[in-house]
Amino acid sequence: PKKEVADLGCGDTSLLWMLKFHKCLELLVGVDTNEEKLRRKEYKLSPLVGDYLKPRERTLTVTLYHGSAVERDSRLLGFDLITCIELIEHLDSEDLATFPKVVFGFLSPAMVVISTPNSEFNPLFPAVTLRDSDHRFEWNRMQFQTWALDVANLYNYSVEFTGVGEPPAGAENVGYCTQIGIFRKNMAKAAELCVPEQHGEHVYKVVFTATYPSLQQEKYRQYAVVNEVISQVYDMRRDLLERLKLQDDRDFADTSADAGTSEAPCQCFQPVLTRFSANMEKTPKPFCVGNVFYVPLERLFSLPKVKHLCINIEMLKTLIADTVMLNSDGSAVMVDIHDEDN
Ligand SMILES: C[S@@+](CC[C@H](N)C(=O)[O-])C[C@H]1O[C@@H](n2cnc3c(N)ncnc32)[C@H](O)[C@@H]1O
Ligand SMILES: [Mg+2]
Repeated sequence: PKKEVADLGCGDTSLLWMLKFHKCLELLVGVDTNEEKLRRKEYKLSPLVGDYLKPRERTLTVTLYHGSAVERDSRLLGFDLITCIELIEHLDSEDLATFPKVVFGFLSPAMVVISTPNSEFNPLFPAVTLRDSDHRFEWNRMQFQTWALDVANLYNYSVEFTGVGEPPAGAENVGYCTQIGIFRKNMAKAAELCVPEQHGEHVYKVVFTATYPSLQQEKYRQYAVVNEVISQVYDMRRDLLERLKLQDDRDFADTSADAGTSEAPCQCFQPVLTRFSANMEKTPKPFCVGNVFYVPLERLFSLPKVKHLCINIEMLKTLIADTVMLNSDGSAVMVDIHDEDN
């Protein structure tokens, strides 16, 4: 799975904001020459309450750099994906010549996505000049594809062309409003050419950085385990109490029908929790002694969510020991049978 993505010329960071919802990502980087633009919506990239309540599986770091796509910064080396959305047409000819050397030659990501206006679409707009006063050029499909194929050949990538913005009926021949090149590194050859990692070139300035909570961090893993254990224990206890109430009601009905023949209530209950898996059924069942309800750790560990968070029962015990009450040999969680508000 793709883990590290950098968006060059990220502007107000809306692409990064959308990408951060992808659970597989571990590092998201935005770079722009316009620092003010980077700062404008940085708050949207900070973790929210929900990110703490339901931490990600993998840690995600989001960093914004003030810098240029034609400067080399080793912190962006070897990413899985670099995107340049509506960037290249803002580069003057000198920067445009440097751009492939930096992005493909130096940073050398597994994949690059470049979008730029398709000038063939322009006659469909009311005013037929450049789309933005800062554009240095707008290419037709032939110009973009020629440039892209040259770059791909030079740096050992393959390239595929697509776009966004379908032309209206009758004008299909002009192609997409925005043309897109998707470059993929030829991995076999890249491995042969593999250069030792270059270090030390940190020319970009950090403008913003945030790390999202994740289950890889002990603290959040502990929260998640304790939450799951407590809610499961209370569910099991509720099931038991409901069964007891049913039993009571039945006993009461029996008693009134045929006074004196009902059995004495048992002291050790073995609730049948039908919604649990067969695996769980093999583990020791929750039980009650007096007013205390016990759930063996072995049973809790058989819950898929708990198993996913803990390597073994020892780890489960360590993570919950500070927060929940364990019996004397530490083999079961204990709660008061009637302590509803806890
Ligand atoms: C048309 S905007 C696109 C913004 C964003 N990618 C989007 O699609 O909404 C172009 C952006 O590229 C930035 N830019 C221009 N030259 C740059 C360079 N050499 N390096 C990095 N960013 C640059 C501009 O500041 C601007 O934010
Ligand atoms: Mg533009």
